[in-house]
Amino acid sequence: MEYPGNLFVVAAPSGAGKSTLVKALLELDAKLDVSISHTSRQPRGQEQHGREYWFISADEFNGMAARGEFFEWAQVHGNLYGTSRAAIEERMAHGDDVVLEIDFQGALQIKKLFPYAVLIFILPPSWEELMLRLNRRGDTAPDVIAERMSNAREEVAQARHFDFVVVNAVFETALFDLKSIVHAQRLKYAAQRRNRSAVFRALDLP
Ligand SMILES: Nc1nc2c(ncn2[C@@H]2O[C@H](COP(=O)(O)OP(=O)(O)O)[C@@H](O)[C@H]2O)c(=O)[nH]1
Ligand SMILES: Nc1ncnc2c1ncn2[C@@H]1O[C@H](COP(=O)(O)OP(=O)(O)O)[C@@H](O)[C@H]1O
Repeated sequence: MEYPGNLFVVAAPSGAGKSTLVKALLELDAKLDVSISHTSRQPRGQEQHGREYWFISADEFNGMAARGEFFEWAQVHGNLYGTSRAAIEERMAHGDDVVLEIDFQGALQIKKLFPYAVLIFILPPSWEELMLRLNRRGDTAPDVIAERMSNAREEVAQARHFDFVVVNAVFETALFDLKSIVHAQRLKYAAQRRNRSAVFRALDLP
């Protein structure tokens, strides 16, 4: 499938800082929009239905999956998560750039459907720091943290299938790296189309 916009996929082990980085990236980049996934997990902390996720029951989720309403879906840490066609199809058809914050299984499914998607893996600087961040976030129970830390080993091993790896040690540096990847992809895409006005738009030139 091919749409005129760019598609960025960001994955990371839980607690690496993916949501915080993507939120900061969106604030800096008016041309980028994040996809809101559906999940069967319960809302956490300050999360709101329709803002962080569409929170639905496992039955509703399975119904949507059976009707083919997802581009991709996966079971992660015991819950179901998926990117609905409705969430991104219209925006991509308009040529807008979209970022998906999903796990590695979903990222690999998206790459099969959209080979031009740019896959970015966020790494924590160390296992110790990952554990500290999960604890510091303060909204995740100890048994859930333990499960996420044990799944993190398998997830990090998948980084080799991604186009880019960003280490989130110093936040501002990681954010700059992400911005650079988005910027470079826009220039590459514009150059491929040999489209002068697209190159100027990517450079933010008048
Ligand atoms: N495949 C897939 N994974 C998703 C989707 N939405 C979120 N995830 C992933 O599910 C995992 C758990 O997310 P979440 O429950 O928000 O916990 P967090 O990673 O600790 O913030 C993360 O790896 C997310 O990237 C989706 O639509 N599809
Ligand atoms: N570079 C960083 N240095 C220190 N703390 C960070 C950094 N990046 C993110 N954090 C913090 O780590 C915690 C986990 O970040 P979050 O974005 O929720 O992770 P994820 O979405 O990958 O599960 C949050 O409390 C966040 O503020």
